[in-house]
Amino acid sequence: MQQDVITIAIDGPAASGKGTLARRIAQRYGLNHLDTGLSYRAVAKALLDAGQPLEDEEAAVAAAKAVDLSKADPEVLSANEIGEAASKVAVISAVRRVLVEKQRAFAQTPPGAVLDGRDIGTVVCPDADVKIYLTADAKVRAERRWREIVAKGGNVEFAAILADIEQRDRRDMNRVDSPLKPADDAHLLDSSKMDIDSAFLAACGIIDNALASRK
Ligand SMILES: Nc1ncnc2c1ncn2[C@@H]1O[C@H](COP(=O)(O)OP(=O)(O)O)[C@@H](O)[C@H]1O
Ligand SMILES: Nc1ccn([C@@H]2O[C@H](COP(=O)(O)OP(=O)(O)O)[C@@H](O)[C@H]2O)c(=O)n1
Repeated sequence: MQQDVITIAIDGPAASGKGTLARRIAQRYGLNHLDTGLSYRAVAKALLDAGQPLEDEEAAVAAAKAVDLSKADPEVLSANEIGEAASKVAVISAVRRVLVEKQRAFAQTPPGAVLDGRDIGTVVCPDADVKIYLTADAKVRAERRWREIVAKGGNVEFAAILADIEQRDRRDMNRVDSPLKPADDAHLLDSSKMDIDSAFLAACGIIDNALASRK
């Protein structure tokens, strides 16, 4: 990694709090932030809007090439069905190649970035200065996501959210290309029993230590 650019990788399963943590870390350390899940969501939404099957590689690659990272709108892309569809287009290697290239270019822009996703520490930025694998018990994650949806006026069963999250985790962990797993040098952080502030403090401890020993 370039010495003048700092890269912090945050990976983990669905609704583990990656985005929340990454945004706060970016603010604290004066870095850019990229939610890489949004790029897979944008590809999935383009196919859904066009009525194309999620397995259509040619259409998915064209949609990936058209993704503008700076224009992916979290409000539009946050729907649960889009997350589910995103994990289906995310198994297509040709789509991943296009998006990973854009994500790497973003990471290399000074002063550096916090990227959150599934393969940041393993594939996108294997030389990241700090890697955190953020996880939490599936029921805890489902409850957080369920509360988020209900708070926005959504009406959905907790059991359906838990089933979606478990199915998506299985798909993400078992795909051939860039499966979700902790990088060998990732710091594991389990936030099952931590509120947002405690998880943030724990992450800052990990980052401060790692940056202090950075040559
Ligand atoms: N440590 C935590 N304790 C309680 N709620 C959390 C915690 N971290 C995140 N959340 C909440 O959980 C939900 C999912 O977090 P988010 O950052 O969107 O996760 P991800 O990016 O991994 O999908 C959000 O509503 C967020 O406010
Ligand atoms: N770096 C990434 C980010 C997301 N994804 C895929 O995109 C889907 C949506 O990611 P997301 O981060 O927006 O999902 P949440 O954890 O926010 O629910 C994931 O389930 C993965 O299949 C990926 O394959 N690689």
